[in-house]
Amino acid sequence: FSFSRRGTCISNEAVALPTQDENRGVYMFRIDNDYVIDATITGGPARYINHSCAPNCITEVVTVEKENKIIISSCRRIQRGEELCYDYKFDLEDDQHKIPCHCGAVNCRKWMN
Ligand SMILES: C[S@@+](CC[C@H](N)C(=O)[O-])C[C@H]1O[C@@H](n2cnc3c(N)ncnc32)[C@H](O)[C@@H]1O
Repeated sequence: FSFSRRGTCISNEAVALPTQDENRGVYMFRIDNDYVIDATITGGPARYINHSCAPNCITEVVTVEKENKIIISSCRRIQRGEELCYDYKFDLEDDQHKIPCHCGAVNCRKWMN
């Protein structure tokens, strides 16, 4: 069992999809430079977890018997009915490629990237 911190969600920009006016859902998660898990067609309910600038969950990638797995765990107490969210940690982009963030957190960075 090996464990290391890696993994981020993949932004629309990273897959050359929409602009900020056309923010279509992307269901990909980058494990590392060479490996992406694509949940566009199928996957568990976790693929619907949204980004937040004040997340209540964190993601980690672990390798179990040579297979990469994404682990999502809470990083603070979560109230009943509260939406689960984590920080997608998108790479920063210049102004014309920004994706607006709608997480609604008090400390929202206003952009997802
Ligand atoms: C993994 S999907 C999350 C589920 C998606 N919201 C849905 O309804 O199917 C990721 C996509 O959701 C949208 N999204 C997630 N968090 C967001 C946020 N805080 N602000 C704006 N769009 C967000 C973006 O389009 C992103 O590419």
